[in-house]
Amino acid sequence: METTTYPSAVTETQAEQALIEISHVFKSFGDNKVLKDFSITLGKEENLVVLGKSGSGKSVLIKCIIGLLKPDKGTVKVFGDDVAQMDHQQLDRLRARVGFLFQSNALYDSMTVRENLEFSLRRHWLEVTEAEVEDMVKEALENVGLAYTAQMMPAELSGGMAKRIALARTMILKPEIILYDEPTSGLDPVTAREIDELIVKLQRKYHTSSIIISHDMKCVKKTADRVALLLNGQCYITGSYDELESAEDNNIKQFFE
Ligand SMILES: Nc1ncnc2c1ncn2[C@@H]1O[C@H](COP(=O)(O)OP(=O)(O)OP(=O)(O)O)[C@@H](O)[C@H]1O
Repeated sequence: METTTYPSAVTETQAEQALIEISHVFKSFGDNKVLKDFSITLGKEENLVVLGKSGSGKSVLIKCIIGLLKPDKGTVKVFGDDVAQMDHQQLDRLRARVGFLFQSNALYDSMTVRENLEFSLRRHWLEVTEAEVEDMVKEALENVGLAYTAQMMPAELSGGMAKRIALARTMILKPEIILYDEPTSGLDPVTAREIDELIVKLQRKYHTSSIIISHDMKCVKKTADRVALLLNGQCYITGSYDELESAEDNNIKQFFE
């Protein structure tokens, strides 16, 4: 199947400076062929949303990007390097440059908010001094408007607060790319819109690029420079939100109804 590409909000220069290049990736689990010749690129400072039905392979795709899964065929290049060829050290370095915001937030319950942020920092930045840690934790918490929560435990946070703290923990490493797995799922509509705003605000402030997996069309509309539709294991189409929203093709329409 040919991938149709609408002109998008992303400039040619951005596309040329691809930070992630996924080329002809195949991935199966036994007889379950999940990705079947999937290709896409992520440009510099681009927010790319991947839309797809439940079980279509969005998480598998994200795992291939951070080296948790290896494609059976095809390549995933991040910053120009093939992830499947990386050793443990290289993968560790990659994961400091590519932040991942888990759907579950994955905060450590037994640590305070501050300790959660410090842990992430010290794991990747071994040379960092106490004073630098202090400044970075402060900046990260201020970025998400939650400086006052430093001594709180994750159990004391609301769902929206926990999501912000998880985002602060991801951002503290100043990743060049952030992968968001359903960033607004389980949140009330008002909080979900606040998270959308925060994603866009932090992306502009730190010039990050993102791949966002989401079913929440308000989140998609707010955050996406470009939307890619994962269908039958392939990138069925890419385009801006408005282009896809006005498409007549039923495969696309079903996501916008
Ligand atoms: N480690 C694994 N072993 C076997 N099958 C797997 C594995 N990981 C994923 N799959 C299968 O791959 C398919 C795609 O799963 P994936 O989690 O990527 O879907 P998804 O698009 O992220 O769905 P959702 O929106 O529900 O999270 C599913 O059929 C799933 O069962």
